[in-house]
Amino acid sequence: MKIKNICCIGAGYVGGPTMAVIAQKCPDIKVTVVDINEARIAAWNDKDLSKLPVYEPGLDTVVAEARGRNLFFSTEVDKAIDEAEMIFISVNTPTKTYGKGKGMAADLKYIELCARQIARVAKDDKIVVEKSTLPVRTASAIKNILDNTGNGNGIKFQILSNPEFLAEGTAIADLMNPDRVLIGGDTTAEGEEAIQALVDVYASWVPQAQILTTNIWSSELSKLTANAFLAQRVSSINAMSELCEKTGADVNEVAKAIGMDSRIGPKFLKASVGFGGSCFQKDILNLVYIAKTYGLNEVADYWEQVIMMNDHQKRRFADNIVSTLYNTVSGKKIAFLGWAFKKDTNDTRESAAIYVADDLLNEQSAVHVYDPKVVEERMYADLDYLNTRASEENRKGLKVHQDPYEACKGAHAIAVLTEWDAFKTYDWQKIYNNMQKPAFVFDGRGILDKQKLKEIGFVYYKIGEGA
Ligand SMILES: NC(=O)C1=CN([C@@H]2O[C@H](COP(=O)(O)OP(=O)(O)OC[C@H]3O[C@@H](n4cnc5c(N)ncnc54)[C@H](O)[C@@H]3O)[C@@H](O)[C@H]2O)C=CC1
Ligand SMILES: O=C(O)[C@H]1O[C@H](OP(=O)(O)OP(=O)(O)OC[C@H]2O[C@@H](n3ccc(=O)[nH]c3=O)[C@H](O)[C@@H]2O)[C@H](O)[C@@H](O)[C@@H]1O
Repeated sequence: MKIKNICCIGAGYVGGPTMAVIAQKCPDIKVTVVDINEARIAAWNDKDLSKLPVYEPGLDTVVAEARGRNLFFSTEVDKAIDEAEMIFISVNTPTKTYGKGKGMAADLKYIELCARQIARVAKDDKIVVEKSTLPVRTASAIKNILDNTGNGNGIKFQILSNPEFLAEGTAIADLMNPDRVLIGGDTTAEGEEAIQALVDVYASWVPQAQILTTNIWSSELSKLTANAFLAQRVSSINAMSELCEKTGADVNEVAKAIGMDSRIGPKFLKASVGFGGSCFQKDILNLVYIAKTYGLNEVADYWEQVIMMNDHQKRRFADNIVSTLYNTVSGKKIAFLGWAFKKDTNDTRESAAIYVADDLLNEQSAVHVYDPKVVEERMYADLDYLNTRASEENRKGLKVHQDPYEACKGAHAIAVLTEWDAFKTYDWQKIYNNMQKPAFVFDGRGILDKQKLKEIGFVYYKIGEGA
């Protein structure tokens, strides 16, 4: 079966870039990305490409090429579902904040709403693709809804699992040249036909050897497993960073030494102030919840430690600032360089910066933030979401700057929370001249030139390096 019309429900960080690349690489397929969020769709349609709702290097070029040709962004969800032979579900699957599984399980209400909408609208057979990250065995729930709430006139649905492995900040490069594309489906003849239809879409630019097909449960579980393993590596190196600080070892040297072992490998061994992002924590909590549901308490406890280590890393970074600044930061200005959860993205979900700021505001510090891509309102929304103090208090305690030098002016300390490349090339002498003395830098990403900063006169603390 040759696919001519694709619909994607959810125009977020995954739906937008993923569909833009499919549209660019498959000019014969009409790709319509739909969302109920009108402002988001308007931003995707904005003539000014700097206004796209997702910042990703290279995304603007891809959108410029395909938009209006075979890539469309729309709020007409029913129409797009009706027209498509293949429908991707790429809606959010956050951690539940209420009821059974609160704080652990994935909230599947948006997924279920999509399934019901597809069932209601579909007039012919559809292939439904799970692009969102989902608990293992969700496909059977989706199938159940599709088969039982539809028009009842013999329409057949095939469910595929096609988890997305892109990382933010490198989404376009990851999509253009993926390590693998994973497609899970039923092992029936119809299932295999659906799998082949999706394989053919990706085969337009991904080598066949990198397109992996599996049964549907393996595919669903592989996504949670991949994120758990990646996050575990960060927590492992962060655990060692604390030991390095106590013993005089340097975590970057340790990472290099172990990473040269080909069995361990060099990637994802950068110690940090803690991992953030919308998925690592949510997906591990989901994994923990699933394991508990099956009574696998040791499995659950094992993975939960990854989160506990990460929480500890964020907290100890803030604690270290307070204890180094003579046990009080009350009334002191602390400048944050970075708010995004990693460089090259405007996404702040679960960013370590939010938690460090929250801790410092509890200590009555004045936090002044500069981030090249994150807007002021986002930062306040992130803090308000924690519910630690009133919104007005957050606005009083945290100030946002458009200029990094202004953010650092008069500060007692600077904390580097995101590894934006530009931070490395700042005029650090100028920054030093305008700060309170002693001038402290707490480099939570280990990106600055220690030698140079020390020569200028900074008291420099780097994550994972003993004093
Ligand atoms: N952000 C990332 O880097 C990655 C995310 N994922 C997974 O992909 C999924 C989506 O993540 P993001 O794109 O980051 O989320 P997002 O929150 O940026 O986007 C989701 C979009 O879905 C829309 N939506 C929700 N319900 C809808 C409905 N019934 N009809 C139409 N639109 C609806 C929302 O308005 C929102 O714009 C999640 O399951 C996530 O775990 C997977 C890999 C990478
Ligand atoms: O499911 C998802 O959402 C995605 O989650 C991660 O991607 P992402 O969160 O966008 O970014 P990462 O590069 O994985 O970084 C996650 C966090 O870990 C931190 N990190 C990463 C690597 C490292 O060595 N050290 C470290 O502290 C980053 O700064 C960031 O805060 C995975 O890398 C993707 O494969 C996956 O598709």
